[in-house]
Amino acid sequence: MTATVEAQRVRTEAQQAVRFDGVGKVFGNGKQSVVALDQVNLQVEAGEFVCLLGASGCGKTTLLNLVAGLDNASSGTIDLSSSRPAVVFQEPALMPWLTAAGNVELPLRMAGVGRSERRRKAAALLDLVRLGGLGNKRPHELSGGMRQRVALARALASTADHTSNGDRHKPSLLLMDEPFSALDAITRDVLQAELLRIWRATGTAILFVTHDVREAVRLGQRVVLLSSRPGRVVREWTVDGLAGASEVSTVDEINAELRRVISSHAA
Ligand SMILES: Nc1ncnc2c1ncn2[C@@H]1O[C@H](COP(=O)(O)OP(=O)(O)OP(=O)(O)O)[C@@H](O)[C@H]1O
Repeated sequence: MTATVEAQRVRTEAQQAVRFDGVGKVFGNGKQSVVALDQVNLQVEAGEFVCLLGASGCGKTTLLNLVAGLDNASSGTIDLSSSRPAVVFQEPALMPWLTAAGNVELPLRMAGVGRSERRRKAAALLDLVRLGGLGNKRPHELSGGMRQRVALARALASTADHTSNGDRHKPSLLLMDEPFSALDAITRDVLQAELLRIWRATGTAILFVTHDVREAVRLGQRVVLLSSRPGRVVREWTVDGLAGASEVSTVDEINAELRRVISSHAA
C-alpha cells in the first residue's frame, strides 16, 4: 500500500515540470517600481514544449529568470518539480578558452561527474547536436549556429538527470530565451528542426520564449500569450501537430491577438 502511494506521488510529481500560481514580480520600490509580472498562472507538464509569446518588455525573460533561480518572485509560488533547469540564451555565452567539449563538460564537472564519464557524456551530447568530431574546436572556430548547438548540448548536460542525488524521478526542464533570434533565417530554420528532433529524443520539457508567432506555432505543443506589462497569461492555444491551412490560420489568429494586446497597452 505504501509502495503504491509512493509510486503515485512520484508519478504525480513527474507529470509537471514547473507550475506558477499567482506569480508576481515587482522591480524597485515606490514611484520608481516596475510591475513586470502580475498573477501569472501557468503549468508546464513533464516533456511538454511550451512557447511563451508576448510583446517586448512584457516580462518573458523575467519569468524564465524566476524559474532558473536567477531572481525571486515578489508574490505567488513557483513549484519546480524538475531537476535543475538549464537556460539557453540568445547569445551562446561559451567559455572562449575551453573547447566545445570542455564547455559541455563544465556543468558535469560542477555536478561532480567523474572525468571519463564526463567525456563520454559530452561526446554523446555533441553527437546529439550533430557536432560529433568537433569537440576539440574552440568557440571562435565555430559558426554562430554551431556555437548555439554547443550551448544547447551544455544546457542538456546541465539539466540531464546524471547525478545520483535523488533527482532520478524528476523531469528535466530546458528554458530557452529567444535562442535563435540572432541567427540568419536559414540557420534558424535548421536549428528549429534540430531542436524538435532533440526534444523528441530527450523527452525534456521546454519553456521557449520568442517574439515570433510562426516559430512558436512550429515548435510548441502549446503557445501561451502574455499581456503587455505587467505580464499576465491572456490566452493560450494548443498547436500540437498543426499543419497546412490550420497552421496558417492559427498563426494569423495569434498574430491578431498579439497586435490587440500590444495596441491595448499603447492606448
Ligand atoms: N533588473 C531589473 N530592474 C528593473 N526593471 C527591470 C529589471 N529587469 C527587467 N525589468 C523590467 O521589467 C519588464 C520586463 O522585462 P523583461 O526583460 O522580462 O521583458 P521581455 O518580455 O523579456 O522583453 P524583451 O522581449 O524585449 O526581451 C521591463 O519593463 C523591464 O524594463
